[in-house]
Amino acid sequence: MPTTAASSEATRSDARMRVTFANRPVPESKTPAAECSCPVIRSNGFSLYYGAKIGVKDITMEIYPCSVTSIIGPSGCGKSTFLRSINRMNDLIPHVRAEGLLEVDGQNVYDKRTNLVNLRQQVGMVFQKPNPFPKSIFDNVAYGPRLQGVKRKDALQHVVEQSLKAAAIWDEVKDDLRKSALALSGGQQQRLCIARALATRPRVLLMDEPCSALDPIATGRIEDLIGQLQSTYTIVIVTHNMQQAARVSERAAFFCLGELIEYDRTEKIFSNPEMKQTEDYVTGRFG
Ligand SMILES: Nc1ncnc2c1ncn2[C@@H]1O[C@H](COP(=O)(O)OP(=O)(O)OP(=O)(O)O)[C@@H](O)[C@H]1O
Repeated sequence: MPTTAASSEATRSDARMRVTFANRPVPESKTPAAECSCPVIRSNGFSLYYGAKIGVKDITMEIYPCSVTSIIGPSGCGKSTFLRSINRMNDLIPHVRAEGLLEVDGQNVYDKRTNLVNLRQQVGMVFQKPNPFPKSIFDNVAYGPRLQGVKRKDALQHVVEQSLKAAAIWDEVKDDLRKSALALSGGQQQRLCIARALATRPRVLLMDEPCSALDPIATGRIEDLIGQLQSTYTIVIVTHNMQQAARVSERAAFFCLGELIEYDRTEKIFSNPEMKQTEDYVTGRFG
């Protein structure tokens, strides 16, 4: 049934009621003029196939520095596939094939010469379930810098402290750095995993439903942390939680059936989307 202007407006009002925005000012760098600066991530006609099956199809979008971009959409629409394409985590799956262009800082991620270790240090990732190594807190965070060749004890100590501070967990663990990371709570483990990702000084931080295994208090701490990190890092977050997308991201991309349907300011996506599919999703009519 076609949507009338009145019903469409009513639906939009519903959307406004369902998703409230954090009352935080839009930083200077998020103004449209600033968005003319070079994107950190640029995808142009990018597709990824699992054998004959499409993961994502013909994705064209640009993600700007020092911002949070959320990827939303129904289950199986390709959110994780696109996120994991950015640092080639999908390479671990047999018969994966990429087409089109996907660049990070002007470098073609799928170029044959791409060094995957360097790429993953530049593009860090945090997963749904916290996955610390069965090592001490210190060794978890020092892992990446050691791989990068940092050997001096004072240098390692410095980077571990800075990373734990940046991940807002230093005060809780500073007297216990030799304790096993597995002894931390789930929320602390997730912040430790963020510290581990930050320790290699990445440009981009990918987060795949980073709060889905956490309680509301731990979730709030991760969301606060995302707010603090966005002034330094380019963050892309996959979330099923639309309130969360509204709270943490300036821009939101709505995916459906492997395609990018709409990409805009988060506020616009939730309050006045261009596409009916987006509107149906954000108002809870499907998905
Ligand atoms: N390893 C795989 N092998 C084959 N097909 C896969 C694989 N991983 C994902 N797919 C398919 O690719 C499509 C996109 O999946 P993806 O996991 O990216 O979706 P999603 O939006 O992240 O889903 P969810 O919200 O449920 O996590 C789906 O059709 C899925 O079945």
